[in-house]
Amino acid sequence: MTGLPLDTIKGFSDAHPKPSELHFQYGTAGFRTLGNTLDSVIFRVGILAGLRSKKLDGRTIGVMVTASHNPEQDNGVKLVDPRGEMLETSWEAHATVLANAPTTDALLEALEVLVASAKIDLSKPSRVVYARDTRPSAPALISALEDGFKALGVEARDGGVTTTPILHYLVKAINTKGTSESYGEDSEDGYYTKLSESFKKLIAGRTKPGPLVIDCANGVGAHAAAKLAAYLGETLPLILENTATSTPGTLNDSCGADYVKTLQKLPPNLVDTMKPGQRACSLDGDADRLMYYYLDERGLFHMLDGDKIAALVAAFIVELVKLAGLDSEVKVGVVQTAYANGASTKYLAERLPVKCVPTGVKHLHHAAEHYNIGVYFEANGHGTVIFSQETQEKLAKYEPSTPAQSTALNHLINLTQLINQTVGDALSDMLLVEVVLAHKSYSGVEWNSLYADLPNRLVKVVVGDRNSFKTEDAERRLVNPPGLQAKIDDLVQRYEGGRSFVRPSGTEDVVRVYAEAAVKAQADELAFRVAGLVYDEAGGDASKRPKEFLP
Ligand SMILES: CC(=O)N[C@H]1[C@@H](OP(=O)(O)O)O[C@H](CO)[C@@H](O)[C@@H]1O
Ligand SMILES: [Mg+2]
Repeated sequence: MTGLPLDTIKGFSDAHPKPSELHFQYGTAGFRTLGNTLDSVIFRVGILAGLRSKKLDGRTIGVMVTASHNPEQDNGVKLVDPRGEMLETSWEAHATVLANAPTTDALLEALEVLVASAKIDLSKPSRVVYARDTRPSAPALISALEDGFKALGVEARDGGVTTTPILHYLVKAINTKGTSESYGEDSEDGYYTKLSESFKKLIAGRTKPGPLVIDCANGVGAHAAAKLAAYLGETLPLILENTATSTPGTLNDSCGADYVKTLQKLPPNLVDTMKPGQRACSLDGDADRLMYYYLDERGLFHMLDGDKIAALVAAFIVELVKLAGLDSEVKVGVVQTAYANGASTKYLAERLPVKCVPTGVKHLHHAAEHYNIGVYFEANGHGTVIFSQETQEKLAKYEPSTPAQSTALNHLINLTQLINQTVGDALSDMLLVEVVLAHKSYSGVEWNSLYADLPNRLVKVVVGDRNSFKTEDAERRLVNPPGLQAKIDDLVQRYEGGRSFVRPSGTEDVVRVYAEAAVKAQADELAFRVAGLVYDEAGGDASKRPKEFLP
């Protein structure tokens, strides 16, 4: 016996039975599936978050209920560790085990095993802060979560309806309160004040930017952007679009960052609002991804994705470090995944170290921690910049020898405040982009011309068992099924500027095929040919082979 309040947990658990036919998995995005199937999972996550806090001596853990850019009927839940980072990997497996215990008794047994094996001292306090996005399924799920807290006796703080990055901010702010590493006031007001004050300092004396259109994906970003606009006042005029957060069926529907990135076009309802030269951006459903775009003089759409943001921001930071006279001491590096456009990798690698890691924020974040200043972005617009603690201390102590060095140093210090270093944050990243554009006097045109994207195509293939696909070299090469990589290599070398890779998705039951080539039609052709190879290898029913998958 471990001392768990078994009777209390049992009482609550019986009200949150696990659907017998379903299997749940804590993946790269936490648990994520249809919202109306998640009641038992979320209840159990409430208990798990409490145990994680006890394990970490009562430090506050975050729980975010969201399904990000997924359709409105989906929902999900993610845990946030005390420094505002994703849950430690070894606990992902504990989450999966608890979520799949078939009965209350099996759950109690799994909890006892976890407490014993992870050596959790149940006498420690447990503290959790939780929040949710605007999905209609959220209130019911939140009450299941709160039952989990009650079952274990967790001290829980309700962060309300807010963005994922604000929840990460709160977790870190709570855990660093009163220390030398204080991350800011542990409130939404503290977050908006920190961002807006540092933004105002960074753009002081620059030409005032024209208004920026924000497509809020009809999600929680609409609330957050409206609040931010009030803190920013005249410094950055924001025009908010897609803010219908209480109209059923609108969330992420024909709008938002994922729509723009996937279809590489304007959300239809912005077509009439956007004028030539207008700069705009899209958030996703929980405001942790950002896509920029603009219309050129002829009214043509140009997308500025996560790779373009990384290029803009990394080059700017490298320049500031140099101007501050710190280039021999502070090393800046970039982390990308295989989905980064080849042209962005080339542009960045000519200027600073670039590392490629497997898909998923935790891989990017951890790799970025190896640099003094690590810039990471996924092509889909999720990313941030992290300054090591040592670097932040160095910046605070450094004595510049010229006024120019002093100015650059102050900009760097203000950037450490502007950037939400815990996780990708669409609003913080948006302000960061605006700062760089203001400093460089860039419009979308100059930014876009840093490099020209290689045409590319992403295709999904439904296969019998995606787990039979195994990769190496940061997911850029297949080791299983045997022989398939050699066939892909053979195809790729027939295309000018060709690059293609295949990997199983971590969030959907599909295999993804990515291809690039010098010309768009060739990128499409290469993607569909590789998809055809994948289908023939593992797809099953030949009559269902999609016809666009070329032979
Ligand atoms: C090609 C692509 O965009 N993949 C996304 C997607 O992962 P998959 O493992 O490819 O399903 O969702 C992840 C979580 O949001 C995100 O980190 C990642 O970039
Ligand atoms: Mg998201």
